[in-house]
Amino acid sequence: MADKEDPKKGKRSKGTSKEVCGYPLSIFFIVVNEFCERFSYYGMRAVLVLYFKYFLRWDDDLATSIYHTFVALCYLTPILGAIVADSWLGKFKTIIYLSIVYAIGQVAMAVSAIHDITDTDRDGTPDNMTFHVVLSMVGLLLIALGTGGIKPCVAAFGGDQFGDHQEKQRRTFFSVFYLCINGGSLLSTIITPILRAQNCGIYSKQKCYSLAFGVPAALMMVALVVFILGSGMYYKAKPQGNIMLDVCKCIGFAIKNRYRHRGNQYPKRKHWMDWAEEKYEKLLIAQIKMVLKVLFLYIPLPMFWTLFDQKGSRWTLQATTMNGDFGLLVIQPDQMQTVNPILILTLVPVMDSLIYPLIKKCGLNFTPLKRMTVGMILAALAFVCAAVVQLQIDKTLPVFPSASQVQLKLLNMGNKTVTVQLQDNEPAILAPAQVSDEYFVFDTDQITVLATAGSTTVHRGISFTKGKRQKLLLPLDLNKEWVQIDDLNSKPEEGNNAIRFVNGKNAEVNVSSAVANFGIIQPFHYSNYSLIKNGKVTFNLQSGSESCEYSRDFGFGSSFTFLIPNNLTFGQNCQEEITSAEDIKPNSVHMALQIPQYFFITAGEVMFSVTGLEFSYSQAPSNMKAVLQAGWLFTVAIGNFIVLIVAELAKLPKQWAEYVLFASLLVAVCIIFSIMAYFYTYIDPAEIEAQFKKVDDDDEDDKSKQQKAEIEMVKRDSVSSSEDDEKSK
Ligand SMILES: N[C@@H](Cc1ccccc1)C(=O)N[C@@H](Cc1ccccc1)C(=O)O
Repeated sequence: MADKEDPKKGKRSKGTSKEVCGYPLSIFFIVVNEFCERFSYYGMRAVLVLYFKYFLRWDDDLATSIYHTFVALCYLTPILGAIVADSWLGKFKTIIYLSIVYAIGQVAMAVSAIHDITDTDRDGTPDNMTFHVVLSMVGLLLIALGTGGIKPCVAAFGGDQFGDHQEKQRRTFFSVFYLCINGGSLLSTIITPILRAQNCGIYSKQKCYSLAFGVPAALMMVALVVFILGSGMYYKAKPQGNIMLDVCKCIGFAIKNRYRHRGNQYPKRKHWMDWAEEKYEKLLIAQIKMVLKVLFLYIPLPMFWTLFDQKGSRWTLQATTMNGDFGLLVIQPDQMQTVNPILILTLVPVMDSLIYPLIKKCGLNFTPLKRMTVGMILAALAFVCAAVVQLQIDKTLPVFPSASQVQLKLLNMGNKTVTVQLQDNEPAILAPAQVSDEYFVFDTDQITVLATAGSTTVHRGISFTKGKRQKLLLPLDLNKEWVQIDDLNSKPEEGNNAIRFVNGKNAEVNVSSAVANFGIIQPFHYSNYSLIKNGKVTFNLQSGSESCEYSRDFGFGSSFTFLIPNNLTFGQNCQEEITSAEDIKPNSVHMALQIPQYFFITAGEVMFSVTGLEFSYSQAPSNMKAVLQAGWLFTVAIGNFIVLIVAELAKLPKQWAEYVLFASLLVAVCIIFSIMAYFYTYIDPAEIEAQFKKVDDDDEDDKSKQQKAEIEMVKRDSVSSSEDDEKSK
């Protein structure tokens, strides 16, 4: 197509950019911009909670709530961006200005993560934490404003580049746009955690959060430059005044006017917005009707996002109780989330080039709203899968003591067999350096213990704290102190293994390994727990000049207490001599079992989100495209709030039951949505607008014809009256 300029505006007109394979060339700059921007956003988000926890030293609760508040804010600010774009600056300028704000925010985050800035004593930890907290909060606010503000504009601006003859290409554009989002986010969620794990610093080496934030900052600058480079090729629709204010005033007037004319004597009007006709243009009223129709349809949508956004929270927590060993690859629980963009990159092309055309060939009219309904059903199915997986996991999870119970294991540190009778239980016989296999469970906090070793018999009453798991360490000489130690009362977090050593020897033992240092353990004492990732670990045990090695393979989420026996001989290795107590079994349900739920939620996302993005654009009047995109994103924000509310209110004792509850809620909402969708009639906003403009033009023509006729009549009157005058004379 020829490269035309819009003669009226002196700018490029719609659908006239240079074309490549039927697509406007300007689209290339927009999709590359989106790729870099999403890399920047998801890359920063991937390490944010860890930055809060390990750099700013916030506790888990504070870190999680600030994280969710930030995400919710990112989906509330699109309203602001859309208003600015549609009514004041236009989409192009809004994207440029807010991208600058966004890039400044990312740079602020990167600077806030340089520990050397306030590390005056050079010990590796920042000395003025307030500086880092304030700078990072300012950074996050700017990022939320930037990413949210430009979000509704970029998609709508892309859609604007297509002419009316490029309807099919525009639909494909939204799919490609979605692919770019996921390409960018996939790369960044893999890369930034790797960058974070590096050590960097001027005076002392620490985890490199500044690099993990710095690279997204650089990508945001690239996004901005790429977008500016395309400047000459874009079609830039002009903002049409403060449209949002006009819309609000018009709706307000319609309501007031309807209320004033509420009696039976006033004839009814077709639509309540028609009560604004006395004061407002028919075109504006028609446009508001179009927007309200779509917004009404949006009411049930947040429920989809409520389920969708639990990938990052509940499903990741579920993965922490699973086994991530994929042979060549060991997947960490939070890395399971990358399955989503990977599946998007495969499913979008498959849907577009295979499934949808096949459905069409079968003669079925798979309308956007039908696709969205199917998307919801798939998301509900994903949660049913999650519930089934949870039931499997629950079977393998340890049963921790209730608030009124005590659980107890016995550990014989001596070198004689001990017989122990706990309350009225059968006596337990423990060989030297043996640990009882299972926990004894009591519903009391006072237990009588009768222990016999050789000729020594000791009878003691022992107090316990209810709700705890403990170990009772029986010493070499039963008459000496019996040590009670707390075991873990929950699974170790993030698939780690919690390991500790008990020293049954009469001498100090130093235990170390490449991944954790247990320090010097006093005789008949124990070390703290150390968290160890999965894989093989070799422990080095040293007592005086003697040492030996003990190796062990760890899975995910286990807890072990290793006993250094009293009679340990430090040979070449102590492999056979160390006793281990498996307090919490490693996760046995494989993470691959989460793939079906990821598949269903992602297929649901493709049908729901990709289609919804395009539907929001196609059903919006020309001057409110960005506003409807913002409305779409607002449903995401509401969905996130529902997660917090439902999880707080429902507080179901079983996780699988919560998954089923969410699936049922979505099915109920989906039924309501399908009824609403059934009554929705698709419109072509451009056609409707054109009709009103035509009516206006016709009215204008009629008016001028009438004026001409009136002038003619006046002229004729004056001529005839002068003729009459003449005659009368
Ligand atoms: N599939 C997501 C991207 C993603 C990447 C890595 C982990 C989780 C998710 C996606 O395409 N997001 C889009 C659309 C969207 C989805 C949900 C809420 C708002 C928008 C995006 O624009 O980020």
